[in-house]
This record gives sequence, structure tokens and C-alpha cells, in this order.
Amino acid sequence: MDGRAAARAIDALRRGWPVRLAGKAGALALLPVEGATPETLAAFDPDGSAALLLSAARGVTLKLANQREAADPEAPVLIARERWIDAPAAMAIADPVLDLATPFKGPFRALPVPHADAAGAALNLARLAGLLPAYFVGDADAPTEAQCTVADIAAYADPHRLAIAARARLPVAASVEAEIVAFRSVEDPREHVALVLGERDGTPPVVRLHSECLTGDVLGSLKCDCGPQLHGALHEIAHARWGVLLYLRQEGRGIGLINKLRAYELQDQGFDTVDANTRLGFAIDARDFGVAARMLHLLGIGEVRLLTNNPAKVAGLEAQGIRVIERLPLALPSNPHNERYLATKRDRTGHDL
Ligand SMILES: Nc1nc2c(ncn2[C@@H]2O[C@H](COP(=O)(O)OP(=O)(O)OP(=O)(O)O)[C@@H](O)[C@H]2O)c(=O)[nH]1
Ligand SMILES: [Zn+2]
Repeated sequence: MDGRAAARAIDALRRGWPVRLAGKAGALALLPVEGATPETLAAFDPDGSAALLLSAARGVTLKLANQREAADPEAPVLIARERWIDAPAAMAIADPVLDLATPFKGPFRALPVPHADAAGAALNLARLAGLLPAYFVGDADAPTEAQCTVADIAAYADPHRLAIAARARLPVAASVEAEIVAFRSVEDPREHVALVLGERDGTPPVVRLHSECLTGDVLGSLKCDCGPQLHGALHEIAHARWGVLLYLRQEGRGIGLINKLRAYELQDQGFDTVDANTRLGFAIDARDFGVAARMLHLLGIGEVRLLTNNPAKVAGLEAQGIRVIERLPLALPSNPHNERYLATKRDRTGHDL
């Protein structure tokens, strides 16, 4: 298991370079659809015999006959590369934002998925790279720039690899009694942060898991409630005996900034948060709360009073060995731009709002 191999593969994918991903029974040569050019595609698939790997959720929208009722939205599906599927056509197949501009696609011919473990891991790897979950799958001898295995990807994403890298006093607006603690794992460039407010006194702290939202946290977006929740949580924690805000680098509930902005474009076309994610081919919530549990563990915290309206966060932490002794609500006033977002949280993802 080598997390570095996965890191190299992610780097290659982001540059639009092909990678080889080995599963238990065999390997797949993969060229990401996002970033593929006519030249890179011709070099990867000179005789036009590649297939297209997509997620089952995307297959549902494309009306692939065998995907009408996909049990697992993130399961891999494969379709043949017909003659008309060049690099731009593949992008239109992969990217739901283009569906309105290119409504008539197909017909598609579904193929059996070879090496389902590698194919599933490939979709996960695309998410980690911040790309659309879609690949050309080439011959076993297709040229590739990086190689990794399914186990390498698991090692890369393993929260146990996180360690405390630095800590310092950091007076903030909410409280001058604050310490910032930064965490990192060797291969994953995302640096998570904890802000510890007040004096540790042996009681379970008030804890907030805040997932990064560049648009809401920094730019003051009105489309979500992240900015007010961030400041509201810091305020609540500052008024408790002590507490911790975890700032998790899981932008867009784990699909990354670019894919979140694609989801926003779909929302402008009328889809809600949940449907936008599944149309892109992702799970409704792709976050890994094991990261938060690991950070709390490294801070010596085993019991928390959790500030959230999201029952999945409580369950996610408990599943990773953190006891949530109390759930504290964190609801803020809505605005005309985030009413639907909040209604979707309440009606479709079980938030207690
Ligand atoms: N994919 C996607 N992510 C979004 C969208 N809007 C906000 N986010 C992300 O959602 C995350 C914040 O999650 P929240 O839903 O506020 O928190 P929660 O865990 O569901 O629930 P609470 O703890 O009750 O606030 C941030 O990473 C945002 O970037 C969206 O429309 N699509
Ligand atoms: Zn937000």
C-alpha cells in the first residue's frame, strides 16, 4: 500500500494524463474524460476501441437500459465508445451541465464492467482529484503516466495517516483564548484545522464539524448557510466552557469546489442540491467523517456535544468511536437565496430544521 502512488495518479489525472489502476483481478488503463483532448485521446485510443466508464447515477440520467433503477448511485457502469464519441462528445456524456445544450445523445451500448473493484475505485479517485467521474477505458497496453492500486487509494484516504503538524495561539474575534492546531497526512495536500476555544476542563467540549465552503465562508454567498453557521458556531463555542471547531477541507460535501460549482449551475437549471449531486454522478454526501473523528482523537477528545442539525454527522462520528453525548441545534435565519437549500436539507437529507 503506497499512498504516494495514489497521489501521483491524482496529480496525473488533474493534468488530463492517463493512469493505470490495478484491482484484485486485473488493471484498467484510464484517461479522464475531463481534460481529454483530441490528441491525448488519439494517443490513448488509436483504434477507437476504448469504452466509457461512468457512475450508475449518471447512467440513470442517460437512460442506460440497465441503469434505470441503480441501487448504488456510485457503482461503475461501462458503455461502448461508438464512432460519434470524440473528446467533446464524451464531455457532453460526462457533464450534466451540458445536458440542456446537448439533449439528444445516444444510443448507448452497455458493456459488462471488467474489474469492478478497480472501476469503482477509479470513480472515487476522480472525485478525490476534483474531476467528473468519467473515463475512457483503454487496452491493457495503452500508454499511462502513473500507476496505482485500489489499496493505494485506500491508504491515501486513510484518516489514520493524519497527524498534528503545528499548533499556535490564535486570538480570534469570537475569543482571544484560542489555539489553532493544524493536521496533515503525508500524501494528501488538504490541511485540516482545529480551533480550540477556552480552557480544557475535563468536561465534553462543544464541537462543530465545519466543512469548507469557499463561496459561503469567504465570499459571503447567500446560496447556503455556511458563513453564518461558521460564525454562529464560533460564537456558541466561545460561550461554552470550552470547545472545538474543526475546519474540514471537504469542500462541497467532498466533491470539491469545481464540482460544487457545477452543482450550482444545475441548481440554476432547476435541480435541488441532492439531485444536482446525483446527476453529476456522486453520492448525496461524499464526506468522510472519519477525518473529524481522527482529529478529535489526536486532540484527546472522545466525547462531544455536537453542534449540528445533521443526523448523518452524529452517526458518522459515532461509527468512528466518538461518543456524541448531546446534539445542539445550529439553525440560522434563512434568506431568499438559500430557502430552497435549507428546505432540501429538511425534506431530503433528514436535517432537523
Ligand atoms: N455538493 C454540494 N455541496 C454544497 C452545496 N451547498 C453547500 N455545500 C457544501 O456543504 C458543506 C456544508 O454542509 P452543511 O450542509 O452546511 O452541513 P451539514 O453537515 O449538512 O449540516 P449541519 O451540521 O446541520 O450544518 C460545505 O462543504 C459546502 O461547500 C451544494 O449545493 N452542493
Ligand atoms: Zn456553503
